[in-house]
Amino acid sequence: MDKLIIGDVELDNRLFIGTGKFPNKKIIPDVIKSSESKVITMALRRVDLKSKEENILDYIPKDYILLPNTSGARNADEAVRIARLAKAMGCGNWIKIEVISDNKYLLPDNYETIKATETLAKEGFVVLPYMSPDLMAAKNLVNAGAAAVMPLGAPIGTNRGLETKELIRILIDEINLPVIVDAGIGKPSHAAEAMEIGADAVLVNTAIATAGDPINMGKAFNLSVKAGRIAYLSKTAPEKEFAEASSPLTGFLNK
Ligand SMILES: CC(=O)[C@@H](O)[C@H](O)COP(=O)(O)O
Repeated sequence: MDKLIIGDVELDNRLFIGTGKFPNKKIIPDVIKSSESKVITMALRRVDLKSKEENILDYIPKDYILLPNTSGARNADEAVRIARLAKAMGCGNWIKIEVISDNKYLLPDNYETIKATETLAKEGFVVLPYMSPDLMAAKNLVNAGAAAVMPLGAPIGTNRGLETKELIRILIDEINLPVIVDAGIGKPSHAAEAMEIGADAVLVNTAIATAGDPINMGKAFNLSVKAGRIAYLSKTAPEKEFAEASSPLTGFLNK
């Protein structure tokens, strides 16, 4: 499989997974294995190195890329503070910026996200900003030093799939950075759809964590992301308005 390059890291798997909402944390290592994901995101507020109680980091094997996210940040300053804290705690220099001040739809604040991206990219972070799929905002994120853009497919946790498909398609066409579809992906077929239109990767949490069998669902998402990528690279056949016989009738009609 062709590699995805983010920052100076080459990834051979294009499924990123989250660690929230699992019925119990003990199955997380098995989900990481079945999904073959190499990039694992977790909310920094769920990491407490001083606590004697179990810590989400205890369930993420050491040789994976941690993608701490700034979930809970309501503006750029809070996101920057959380990112610096994550780095100081030894979570590496990758950061997923999530700035959300709307509790009903959990939509990202693109303006504050761009500000946080600029500050953190200058400090050497590999910044992956979660965003509403808007072309101008994406261009500003490129200029701010983002390492990828993460447009939402649908609001977080809704499992509704690629509601923003046409807007994401514009980013794929116009933005010269990896496009990672994040949030709202509810089924493996949604993930395959994102990959078929040329997304570079997808991030899935709720659909795996709240499935009846999260371990097998991780496997299903892994397969669908791979299938979607192969389909994209194979150039999907064009859609047609009218029917076209699969076996040409020319010879038959001439007799
Ligand atoms: C875990 C995480 O980063 C989420 O905020 C993310 O956006 C995933 O969304 P879903 O839970 O809808 O997959």
